[in-house]
Amino acid sequence: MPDHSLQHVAGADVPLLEVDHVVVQFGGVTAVNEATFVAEAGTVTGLIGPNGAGKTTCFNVISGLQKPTRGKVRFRGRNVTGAPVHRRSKRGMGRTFQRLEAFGSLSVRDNVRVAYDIHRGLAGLVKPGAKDIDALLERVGISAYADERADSIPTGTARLLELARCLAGDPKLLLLDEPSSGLDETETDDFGDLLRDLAAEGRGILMVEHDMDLVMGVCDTIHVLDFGSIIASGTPGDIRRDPAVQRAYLGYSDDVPEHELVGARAGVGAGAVEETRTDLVPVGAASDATTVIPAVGATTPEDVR
Ligand SMILES: Nc1ncnc2c1ncn2[C@@H]1O[C@H](COP(=O)(O)OP(=O)(O)OP(=O)(O)O)[C@@H](O)[C@H]1O
Repeated sequence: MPDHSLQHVAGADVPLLEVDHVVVQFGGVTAVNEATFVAEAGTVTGLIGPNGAGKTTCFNVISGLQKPTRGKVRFRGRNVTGAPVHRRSKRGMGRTFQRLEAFGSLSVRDNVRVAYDIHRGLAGLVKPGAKDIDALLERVGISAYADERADSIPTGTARLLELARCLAGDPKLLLLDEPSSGLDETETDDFGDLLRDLAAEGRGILMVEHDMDLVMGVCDTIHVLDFGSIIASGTPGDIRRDPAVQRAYLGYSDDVPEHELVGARAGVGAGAVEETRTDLVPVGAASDATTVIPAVGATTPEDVR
């Protein structure tokens, strides 16, 4: 069994974010079950798992939208489990959502201006200059859309606008919920480079993401949730090789005969699994390179907001 105890980076006193034995129950459903993991400053951390595994619920607990049934969340060494969203935000936590939150009737530039105002300029103390806003648009790669209405831009661009709005708050921790959906391959590559740059500045990034190429390519550490529990934590290489992860994602494991597992979780024939042996493809997630394996009993839950 892998060790899921809280790990500290050498030299750092406390991790940027600690999720400590968090449990979330919705009536009879245990959405998160004793989840314990950390996200460190200066690194990109992935939180992955099949549909309904509890990723969004975890994000909601971390950002303050969902009170946990048990357990603690510590951010920059302080227990924030009971703190409201705005206090976590003031302390340096920023989040983007699966559902886009920009003001549709405003231009892309004005959306970023409003985000700056909310985060920094409400008291009139700090006003962002046009240069700051344009630099941010440039940084996330959406300058060409600066004067477009936010409701007229492509979905992938709108996700990058969400990221720009989040960065306007200069967060120490970025929580990104499926940030690459809607991006094409080149945009996804550029986005991965941007994540690495943001981490190199010392920010921590925790991302829920279904694009396994992106996750495996940019994450320093990956935590895998399945049925609410963390079943593996480690580097991309560790995660790829982990038999429990292979079982959760693919319905097979190298150390267990395929015929015992394939039908149990994935509900597909061994031939289809054979095509995906070397790649992790989340159940229910589309990929043009591999067979999509539907999860037995998978749900498409609404975010808790
Ligand atoms: N408000 C709620 N009431 C009851 N059950 C819920 C609620 N929110 C989530 N759940 C259940 O909790 C479990 C975890 O859901 P969650 O949305 O966190 O998973 P997820 O990993 O984010 O899934 P996806 O990848 O599909 O977004 C699911 O079984 C879901 O049906």
